[in-house]
Amino acid sequence: MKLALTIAGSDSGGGAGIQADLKTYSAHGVYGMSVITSITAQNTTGVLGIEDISPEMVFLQMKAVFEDLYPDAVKIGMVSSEGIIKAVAEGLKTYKPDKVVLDPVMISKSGSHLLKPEAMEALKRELIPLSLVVTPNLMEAGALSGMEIENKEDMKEAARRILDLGARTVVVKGGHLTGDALDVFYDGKEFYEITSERIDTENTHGTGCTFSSAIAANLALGYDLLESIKRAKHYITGAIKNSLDIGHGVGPTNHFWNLRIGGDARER
Ligand SMILES: Nc1ncnc2c1ncn2[C@@H]1O[C@H](COP(=O)(O)OP(=O)(O)O)[C@@H](O)[C@H]1O
Ligand SMILES: Cc1ncc(COP(=O)(O)OP(=O)(O)O)c(N)n1
Repeated sequence: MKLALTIAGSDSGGGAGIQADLKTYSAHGVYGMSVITSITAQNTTGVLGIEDISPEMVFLQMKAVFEDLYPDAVKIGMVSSEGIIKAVAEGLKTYKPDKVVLDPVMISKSGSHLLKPEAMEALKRELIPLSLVVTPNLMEAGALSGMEIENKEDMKEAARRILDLGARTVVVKGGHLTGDALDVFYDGKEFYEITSERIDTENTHGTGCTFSSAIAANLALGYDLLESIKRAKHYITGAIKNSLDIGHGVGPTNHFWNLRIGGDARER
């Protein structure tokens, strides 16, 4: 059995954060574990409140996981404060996982700050250099690189600048552009354009979380990074195509779409 860890915030509505990550891990047949950094009271319409876990407790969760159930891959999502970021960095330096996917979560689709603006520099300084791959969306890539991104060439320039921050590799996600859903992967040598059709749906809550945890799941399964990104793209495309029209706002991705057991159950 392969093991994967998510270090992220809890979304009570189950669409993003820890809940999306653990569903993604299960859908890949990977044993999922969690280090919870914050609790959000959240649903498909937005974020009602946020309460951070203490940095000491974040580190203790990492200790509990790494000293007993060492993960094959790690995904990092919402880390809202400098204290939490430093605790996660300390955990990574102590336990040295080599497959770390960093989704630099900043603002939810509903507009809530999941990263305190004053913690941005700590995120760049402490976590980017410890990650195998960073997966910003357009807004996050713009904030990290200090430029506006409007097209594919801008995505590539932002990717170059994010590598200059110390990232080993980066995927700039084009989910918020128009046209095909194009993501750009840059490994410092070559650019790879990873594309799918754009799916016409309002229900895209948790897309970034699902994509980054699918990369981590595939890394845990032993695929190389490029193959893991391609497989994650396939997974997120199916999860959006079959996304769920539940709740009163932006519905979540669907993690049952390619599960044999889920398919069988629906057919019975
Ligand atoms: N409407 C869509 N159709 C197809 N793929 C999409 C769509 N929206 C987002 N994606 C894909 O989902 C993944 C997550 O991207 P994005 O939604 O930009 O992340 P975030 O949730 O961090 O803003 C990327 O692979 C992106 O290309
Ligand atoms: C607890 C928590 N973590 C991360 C996010 C952001 O997730 P994302 O996949 O980018 O989805 P949207 O918020 O953009 O729908 C979150 N909302 N909550």
